[in-house]
Amino acid sequence: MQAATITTIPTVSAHPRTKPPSASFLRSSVPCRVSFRPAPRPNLRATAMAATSQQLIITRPDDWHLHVREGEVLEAVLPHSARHFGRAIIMPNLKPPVTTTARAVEYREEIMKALPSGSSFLPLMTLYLTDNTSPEEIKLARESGVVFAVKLYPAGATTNSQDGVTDIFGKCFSVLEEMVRQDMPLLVHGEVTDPHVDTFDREKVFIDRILAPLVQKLPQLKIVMEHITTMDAVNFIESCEGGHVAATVTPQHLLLNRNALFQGGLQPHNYCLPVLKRETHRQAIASAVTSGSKRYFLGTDSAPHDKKNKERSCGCAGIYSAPVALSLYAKVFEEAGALDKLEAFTSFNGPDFYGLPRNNSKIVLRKSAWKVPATYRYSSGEIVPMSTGSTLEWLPSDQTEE
Ligand SMILES: NC(=O)N[C@@H](CC(=O)O)C(=O)O
Repeated sequence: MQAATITTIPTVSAHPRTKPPSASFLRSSVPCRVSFRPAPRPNLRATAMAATSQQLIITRPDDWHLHVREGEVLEAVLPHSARHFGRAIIMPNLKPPVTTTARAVEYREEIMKALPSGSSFLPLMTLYLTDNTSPEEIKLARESGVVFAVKLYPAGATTNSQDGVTDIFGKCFSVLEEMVRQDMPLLVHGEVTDPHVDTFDREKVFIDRILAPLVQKLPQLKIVMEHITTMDAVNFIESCEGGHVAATVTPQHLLLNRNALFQGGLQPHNYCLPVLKRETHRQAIASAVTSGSKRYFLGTDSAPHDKKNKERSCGCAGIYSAPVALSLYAKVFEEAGALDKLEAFTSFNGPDFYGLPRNNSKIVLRKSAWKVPATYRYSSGEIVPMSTGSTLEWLPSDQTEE
């Protein structure tokens, strides 16, 4: 059934940062629709708390930065992403990492097998760049038709990055040149690992030392700066001309600042890399993303770790956001008075940058409170999601509407 295109929306939040809907939204020139009619029962495994009749119908989103791991964790987390997203760029930082096309093809098969029956979710595979990756491997990756990008982890920057790159200009330049020829995007974990650089400055220093020179040397290389965390990153992305440089943004870097790491005690479930930054940076990222710029798109960096590995001494970095990400992104856009720009961020800018078609199906986000489970259990443990135990609005439904 076709939902009516509505030319006004009700007040959807009493949050002090809420602005009235923008004039362009009132002209309803964008395909994102808000409608008013009785909401059917949500089929997400969540507790519906209060149904209202407001809903958003948007083109099915993709996740342009996702960790799904392997084995039983893969089986536990994949359905959460497959329920909401059409496709996802799958991160290659396994143990051992996915460094070859042959391994990426195998890993893709494992993911396809773990999908719930009937799911049309598509994993878009990536290669893990090392000092030893060859230009030939990039050709193989392109020919495979299943590898869509190459991931740069500076060695030692984050989870399972010990095999990453030690000298991008010295050791990887011929590979990067081949990537330009193959139109293969480079996905960048943008942090230096120099122990003399303050943890909170690692992104800015990476931009100055690596990213800006890289863009100068290879202006035709498509680059996605992943999970940006600073206004320095926003300024850099805005400064790049030619449409070859873009950024993904996570829900945590849009909603949390570094206080969230210490509120009421150490909060390991808010620890990810790059680490959360101060409030001014969060605000800069939120304004950039909700401005409607095409340079930013959805990448959750949903990174599941077992609860016991997050809560031990020397707990690991990574926030599990797959089940809550869409609700949280909608909250960010709603609070900015920019719900009309949500769909481009979630569903258009990513495929347009990668040169892939946009999804055909739709997803419904209902303005309906739902309680995030405290943990998601699986056979040998449990995973604590972002916003654990809290109540969120904008309940996504996998029901599609045409
Ligand atoms: N984001 C994280 O803190 N962790 C990610 C790796 C990464 O993307 O940096 C992980 O794989 O756990």
